[in-house]
Amino acid sequence: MLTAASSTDSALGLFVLDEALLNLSGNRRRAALFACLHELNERLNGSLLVVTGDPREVVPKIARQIDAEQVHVTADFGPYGAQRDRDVEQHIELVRTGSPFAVSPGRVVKPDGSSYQVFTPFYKRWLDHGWRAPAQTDATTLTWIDPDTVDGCRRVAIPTAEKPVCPVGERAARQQWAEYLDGPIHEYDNHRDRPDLDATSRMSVHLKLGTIHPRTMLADLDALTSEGARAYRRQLAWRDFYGDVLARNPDSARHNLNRTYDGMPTDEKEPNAQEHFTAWCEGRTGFPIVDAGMRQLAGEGWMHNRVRMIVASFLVKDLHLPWWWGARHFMQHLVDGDLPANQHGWQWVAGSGTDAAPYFRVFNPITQGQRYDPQGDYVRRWVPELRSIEGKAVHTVGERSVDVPGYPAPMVDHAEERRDALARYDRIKK
Ligand SMILES: Cc1cc2nc3c(=O)[nH]c(=O)nc-3n(C[C@H](O)[C@H](O)[C@H](O)COP(=O)(O)OP(=O)(O)OC[C@H]3O[C@@H](n4cnc5c(N)ncnc54)[C@H](O)[C@@H]3O)c2cc1C
Repeated sequence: MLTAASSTDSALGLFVLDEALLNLSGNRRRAALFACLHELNERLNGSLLVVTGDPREVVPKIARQIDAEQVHVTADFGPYGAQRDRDVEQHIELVRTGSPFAVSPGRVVKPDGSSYQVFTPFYKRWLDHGWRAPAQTDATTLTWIDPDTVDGCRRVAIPTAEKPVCPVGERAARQQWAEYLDGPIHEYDNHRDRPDLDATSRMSVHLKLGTIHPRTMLADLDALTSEGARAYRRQLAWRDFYGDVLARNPDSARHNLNRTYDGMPTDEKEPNAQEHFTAWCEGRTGFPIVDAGMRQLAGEGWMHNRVRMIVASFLVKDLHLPWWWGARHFMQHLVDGDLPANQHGWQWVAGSGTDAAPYFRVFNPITQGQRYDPQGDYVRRWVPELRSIEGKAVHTVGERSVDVPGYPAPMVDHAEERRDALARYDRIKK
């Protein structure tokens, strides 16, 4: 907005509902987006023009309609968005300012100009690079053209979907962040891996929706010196890291970043593949922490990071199904579903991604549950069938062959599947 305001007084606020993206989003994320658009329109006094269609056609057409010389956008580094913007640019000058990241992809580079392949050196350089202060803008930064005065633009009403599963919008983002800064952040380093404590910020939803910028958050973190705040800043760097990796390797949204893994045998063609996948999706694997996570995803459209890793490992290394099956399911159901973080979160677990997370690190769902949900509270919250089992014994019902009415026996033998996973890994190593 500031860049636009430096060359013009008035602008048209335009949002294109693009089916290509909406179809991939799932009901939860769509509902959240629509709620944010309603809030934005209200803050602009009803001046947000919302249309449907292909942005490649719609944006230049509307720009011509109002004799606009430029279209201002935030740079999109995703495979689809980057190409879309290049196409739009064939017809009208497109001015990209900033990005959804603290430090835009391509800026954190080694002294020789090449990019980082692993997180820790990226993180050190990211800290040295630093970031600009957040932009100070509001609805009055520009004078908004009344969309009803624009001929032939086929304005549509902002859809009203189901109520979002969590509070969304700029106000909600600011309030949630302020409350988090007010206390929980200082324990982040100690509690961030504990799904039972629900001690993380859940800011991923707002970051995804663009209702808060990471630079706003980093500026607030600068004022804090606790270990918790430091650890939190590091997590924001993961977000930038994956944005950088995906921008440099657009194919890694759909394919293994490390193409050696293309040779990894999976069970996707086995007769029971679909049945296994459905049991995983529905939280009926017989492994309590996995089932709790998958049911949290179904219930809240969100899942704790530690549990995302556990359920992902289970799908890839216990059920031997392709990571992209799980990634697609996550993108359909997560309100914070975000291509770089999701695809590379999955590839991190699968071992085919950037980081030094080797394939042979196979998460044991029982010991992970005992360690990170030590009293079993998280499992009992999400798996009602197990509520009668007290304490951490809830994690070992399968191991101890405890018969719990309505709850399945473990669908696989973890020790056996671990050996199988390692044998498959040996085959691609050769
Ligand atoms: C298999 C898998 C899939 C994932 N899919 C997504 C996704 O679709 N969208 C998404 O935003 N995150 C994803 N993550 C990363 C992480 O799980 C979430 O960002 C985090 O759980 C969001 O909760 P929070 O806001 O409470 O996180 P907090 O712990 O409070 O962290 C603060 C912020 O740091 C960033 N962050 C933290 N951890 C990571 C990480 N490992 N990678 C990238 N950014 C991180 C997020 O923006 C997060 O909001 C995925 C991780 C895995 C293992």
